[in-house]
Amino acid sequence: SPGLAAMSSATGTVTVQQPLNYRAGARVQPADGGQLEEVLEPATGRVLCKLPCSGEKEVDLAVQSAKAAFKIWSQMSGMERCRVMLEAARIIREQREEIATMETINNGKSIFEARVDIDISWQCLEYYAGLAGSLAGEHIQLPGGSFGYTRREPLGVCVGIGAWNYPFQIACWKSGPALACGNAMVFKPSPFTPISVVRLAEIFTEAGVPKGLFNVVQGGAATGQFLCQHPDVAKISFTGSVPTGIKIMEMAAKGIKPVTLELGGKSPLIIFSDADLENAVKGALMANFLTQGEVCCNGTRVFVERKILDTFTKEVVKRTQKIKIGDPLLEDTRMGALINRPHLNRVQGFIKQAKEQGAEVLCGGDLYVPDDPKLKNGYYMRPCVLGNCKDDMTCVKEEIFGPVMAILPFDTEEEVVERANATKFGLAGGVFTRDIQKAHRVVAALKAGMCFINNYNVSPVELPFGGYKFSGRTAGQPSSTTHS
Ligand SMILES: NC(=O)c1ccc[n+]([C@@H]2O[C@H](COP(=O)([O-])OP(=O)(O)OC[C@H]3O[C@@H](n4cnc5c(N)ncnc54)[C@H](O)[C@@H]3O)[C@@H](O)[C@H]2O)c1
Ligand SMILES: C[N+](C)(C)CCCC=O
Repeated sequence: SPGLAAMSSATGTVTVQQPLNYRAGARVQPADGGQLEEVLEPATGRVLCKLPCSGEKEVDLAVQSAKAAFKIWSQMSGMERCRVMLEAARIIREQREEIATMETINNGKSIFEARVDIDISWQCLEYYAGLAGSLAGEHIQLPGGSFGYTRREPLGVCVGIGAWNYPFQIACWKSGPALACGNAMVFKPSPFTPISVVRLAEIFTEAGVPKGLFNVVQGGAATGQFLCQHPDVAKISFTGSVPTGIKIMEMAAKGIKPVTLELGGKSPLIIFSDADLENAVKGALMANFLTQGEVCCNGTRVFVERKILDTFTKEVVKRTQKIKIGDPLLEDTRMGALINRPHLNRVQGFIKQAKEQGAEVLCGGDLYVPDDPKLKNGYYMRPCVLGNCKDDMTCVKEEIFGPVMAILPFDTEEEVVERANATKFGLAGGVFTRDIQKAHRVVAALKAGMCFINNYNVSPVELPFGGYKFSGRTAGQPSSTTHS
């Protein structure tokens, strides 16, 4: 598409012309609304386009479009759905570079990472396509030769609401399982990152889903509320912050709608003194600085056994200072720009408060101004490591959602497990040790949805992804652990 071709350009050159709503198999301008949001390129601070936010009428048109397509899609066999979804996965794979470029331009993360995001996206569609053909009910034998049976029935129109840190991937994580089970979807991305998900909608149409099966409405809180409150919506799947998650759950409760919440975190990463130090340092960087630290499951409370505190800290600081910051479309960039100025200011505010509360900035935390003149108005900062942290400091208790690691010493296993769990969140956790029994014992004791042993942020699509407590676990969902 012409929009996509324009996206294959360099940082600082793109503008988006095409409509970003998608309904009944085509890009459309919203039927109502009208409030305009500026969509930015974080790397330069340029305006990519002005986004019209959808009102109640447009939301209703999208839901009606999904309802009509649901009638066709829900009658198809699982194998038929599987074929279409595999074709969508194939097209994403084929267009990986263009989609990753689009994601980098709109989100600010490095192209190196965006490519991985797109790979996880097509893998997600492939995985759920594979399940579609084997979804089956049960046959139950009753007395006297009678029998009963259960059917797996799709819910209908599902709503997906996404955050801005993994725009394309979140849309695939939500649409993959929904479509495989025979549902239709209306998706609303974050108004900060509205661009790539429309490409996903086009790809679904190209792959052969009925027109209207996957629709996109654009806007912020008001548009999201219209969606959640719509009487024809059967389920809501939300990724975002805890405060918004609470509002979504309240709206879902009023409509007796099932809801899935993927919320924030402040996850512990525990480094025992017997860990492979080189691997543990690498793990701590992976756990804190991907996507400029704007990752829900990051291990931002790094508990280090006191015996190795100095050696570990020195090495982490040295490696953090070497992270290459800059134009996210350059091959060797490893940290791009944060999503926008208010968020960058918020992250800096946490660092200022950390210092006031007694933490020590061991490196970074200041604004970064790249030499390239076109990047001067981008939202860059140097990744930060905080020492001298205490459990009751704000920087240790609250999700910062930026490149800020807090280091906390500990002495015993019992103590660190208790401190790791002393949080309102429970999204993820990690352990680095050479003692395999200790590793499994500790991750079993962590109240967290996903645990990592001797690695971090490795989340293959085959494993469940979700949290405990305020991180928003879906009822009945098992926890997962990856190990290397
Ligand atoms: N657990 C996960 O899988 C996961 C993944 C990514 C991000 N997150 C979390 O997301 C947060 C950052 O994302 P964010 O700043 O976009 O979150 P946010 O809660 O501000 O917004 C998320 C989405 O909700 C919409 N929204 C806002 N108010 C709404 C309302 N009242 N009704 C309906 N929709 C509404 C927004 O427009 C956006 O699309 C962090 O807390 C992060 O941890 C979690
Ligand atoms: C596990 N990943 C791939 C890092 C994605 C996490 C999404 C949360 O913000």
